[in-house]
Amino acid sequence: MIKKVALCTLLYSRGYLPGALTLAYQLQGLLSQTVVEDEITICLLVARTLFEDEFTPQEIVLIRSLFKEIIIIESLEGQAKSVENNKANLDLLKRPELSFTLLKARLWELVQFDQVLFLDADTLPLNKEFFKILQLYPEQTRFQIAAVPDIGWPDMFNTGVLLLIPDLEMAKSLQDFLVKTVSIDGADQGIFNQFFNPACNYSKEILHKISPLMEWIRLPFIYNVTMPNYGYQSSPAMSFFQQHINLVHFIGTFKPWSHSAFNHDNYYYQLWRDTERDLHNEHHLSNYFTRLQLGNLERETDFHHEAPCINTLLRQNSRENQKQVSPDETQVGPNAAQNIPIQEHDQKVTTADTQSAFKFEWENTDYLHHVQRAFPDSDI
Ligand SMILES: O=c1ccn([C@@H]2O[C@H](COP(=O)(O)OP(=O)(O)O[C@H]3O[C@H](CO)[C@@H](O)[C@H](O)[C@H]3O)[C@@H](O)[C@H]2O)c(=O)[nH]1
Ligand SMILES: [Mn+2]
Repeated sequence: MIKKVALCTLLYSRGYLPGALTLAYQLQGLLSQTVVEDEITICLLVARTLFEDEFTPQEIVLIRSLFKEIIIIESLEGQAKSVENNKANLDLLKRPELSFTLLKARLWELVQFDQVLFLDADTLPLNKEFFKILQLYPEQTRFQIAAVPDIGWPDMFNTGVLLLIPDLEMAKSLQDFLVKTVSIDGADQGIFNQFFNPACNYSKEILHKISPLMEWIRLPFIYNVTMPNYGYQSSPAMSFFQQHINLVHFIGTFKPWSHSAFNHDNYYYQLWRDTERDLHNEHHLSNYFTRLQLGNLERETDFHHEAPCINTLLRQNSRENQKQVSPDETQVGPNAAQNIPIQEHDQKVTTADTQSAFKFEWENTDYLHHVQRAFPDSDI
């Protein structure tokens, strides 16, 4: 039977946009080289406030060209309380920005798909063998989550690569659970382990009310090789298994797109940057986007001589113009069961002012015209 599979990532802050775009670009490329039995949809789960208030129309056009479905998500019920309860543990991790990863609990609401493969925005699948992950557990049930052991505590799983079966009852149980429970790490990884993984679950009677069948299916490490991990990378296992690694995951504060990552001359960081460069080149966007460094506005200071025009463009294209952009979207929120497609509107929102902001080779041309040429398949 052909399954409907969503390949999903999550975005709730613009700083991770380079990751999400590069991931989607890489997935598109790998899918084009392989025959996958399942019907695959590359999806972006994006927080409503981020999508509606922060992205420029240009960024939205780019997102739409790389993701087949944009699924706008609302905060979870009781989310503010969970974030507050989890604050102390998240402080231990020194990653306050991760509190909203709890939004991954919305993945179980995607019942229009038979299966969801979730990938963090900081992951990079490396080859078409990666898609074998979809065939590993054909009998997976809604009570099971498939994931790779976490290198920091291998009796727990890492939540950067997750295979799950969407189900509204499970979504509700998980969301109720996370409001009532303090997460081990203050974020999704802790709480998902507490929910699915018997090793973390000292109150089994609570979970057994949901189902005694709750289970973590342990996936091979080659589907989520986390780095940096110098201990492991320098180990003989790394060279032994290197040819078989199907996905790398850049955990921690320094991402391949962040400034300081430039100091990591690790092969995989370089590979990520090469992939991002290919994305820009293939879409004829390098002049504009390498300077903009999508989602990473602080880097504009690096391009002092050209940044001001980008700044102007961004300012001019910000809030009011974005209101005119209404992309294909499926809502996931309190009414997840009735997914409401929102009507598409004309997205030609450039104004005389915004055009004049371009100082590159496109000086006298219409930006969206370029983007349309760059993405002939996109239906802008
Ligand atoms: O400001 C942010 C931070 C995170 N994300 C999204 O959430 C994911 C998780 O954050 P990330 O920085 O990738 O976390 P990791 O460094 O990978 O940390 C670990 O711990 C996190 C919290 O439990 C888990 O979500 C991760 O899967 C796990 O690998 C990202 O990839 C993005 O998809 C955002 O959109 N904006
Ligand atoms: Mn991650």
